[in-house]
Amino acid sequence: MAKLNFGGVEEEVVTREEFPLEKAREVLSTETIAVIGYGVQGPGQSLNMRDNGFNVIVGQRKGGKSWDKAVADGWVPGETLFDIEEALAKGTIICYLLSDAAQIELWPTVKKHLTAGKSLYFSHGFGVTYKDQTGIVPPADVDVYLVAPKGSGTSLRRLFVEGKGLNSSFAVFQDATGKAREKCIAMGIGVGSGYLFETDFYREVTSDLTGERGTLMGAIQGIFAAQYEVLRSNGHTPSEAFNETVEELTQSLMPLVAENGMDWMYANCSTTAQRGALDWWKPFRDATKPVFEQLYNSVKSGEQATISITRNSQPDYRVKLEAELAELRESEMWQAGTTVRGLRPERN
Ligand SMILES: NC(=O)C1=CN([C@@H]2O[C@H](COP(=O)(O)OP(=O)(O)OC[C@H]3O[C@@H](n4cnc5c(N)ncnc54)[C@H](O)[C@@H]3O)[C@@H](O)[C@H]2O)C=CC1
Ligand SMILES: CC(=O)[C@](C)(O)C(=O)O
Ligand SMILES: [Mg+2]
Ligand SMILES: [Mg+2]
Repeated sequence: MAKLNFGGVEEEVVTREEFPLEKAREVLSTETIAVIGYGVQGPGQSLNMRDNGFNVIVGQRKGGKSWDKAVADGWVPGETLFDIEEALAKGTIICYLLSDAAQIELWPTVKKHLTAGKSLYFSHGFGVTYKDQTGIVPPADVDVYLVAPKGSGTSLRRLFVEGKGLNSSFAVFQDATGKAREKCIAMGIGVGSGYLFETDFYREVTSDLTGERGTLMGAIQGIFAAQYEVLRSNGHTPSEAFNETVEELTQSLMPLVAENGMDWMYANCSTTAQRGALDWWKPFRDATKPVFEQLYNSVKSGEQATISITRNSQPDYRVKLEAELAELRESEMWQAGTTVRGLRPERN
């Protein structure tokens, strides 16, 4: 592992140079990797592993959208695509990539197929960490580890195809064979990770749940909405409000942040903008920090897991979810966004 300095703190990371694809293939050469679930992570991880030359099969409920997508992606029924129980029986590394709530329901079936020496692989620390709520307690004689790509399965695949990679965290929860760590890292390389940083199941799930509820998804929409509403109520048009809230951020400024950091983005804006942004970021931090504290405590106590599980297991959850997504989509701000995006020169 390479020791690197992250802002003054030394951490160890696994890079592709020190754990090349060849080595990953060697470590997993006798394994049958069964990817269970073909939603968002399932396709990204299984296709990357297939293209990387691993022995991969997919297990998915027959019929339905995900099954058809798997067939369209080149998985062959009866050869590399099976119903879930068949894939569980054939697999020696079981990649449990159903939604976290669905993992609870299928657990008794999965457990039955976890014979000694097999591996149970997750992409989230959820099921194991919140075992009091999920009932997921792996048998003692299997390896249990996770690789959690830090991004959507869609990006994992897109970046892989472009020859890039997302970074992932990895963690070993249980090492029954003495080889769990090596297998875990090999899986991380196989699914297309850029570099791998080590964590444990608890830290993975608590940071992940905080991030997606916070700056990655929840907080950002909240801040967008607040600014948009203030601009609109002060007489600005939808296009002006959208451009100054979202479009400029995603098209111009965030790519600069991604490239070289916040100070560099600031340095490439006007002195007027810099002055204002430097004066205002701390008040925004101070205003939102209590909400982040509240969020973290709610994650830590298990309350967010409870909400996720109970809401996701309601029979009409999909319908309600669609209505909530429609509320976002049909809001004036995101409707204005559809029109603004349509005007991007490259879309014509
Ligand atoms: N969505 C993402 O990009 C990311 C997901 N993860 C983690 O990866 C894991 C998989 O997540 P997603 O790919 O988002 O899952 P998902 O919500 O897309 O569902 C995956 C599959 O589960 C199947 N499924 C749902 N309920 C089922 C049931 N009762 N019985 C059998 N199959 C059922 C669906 O057909 C679907 O193919 C989770 O642990 C998640 O936290 C980690 C990083 C990012
Ligand atoms: C994409 C990702 O890493 C998330 C936001 O944590 C998730 O989809 O659960
Ligand atoms: Mg995440
Ligand atoms: Mg997540």
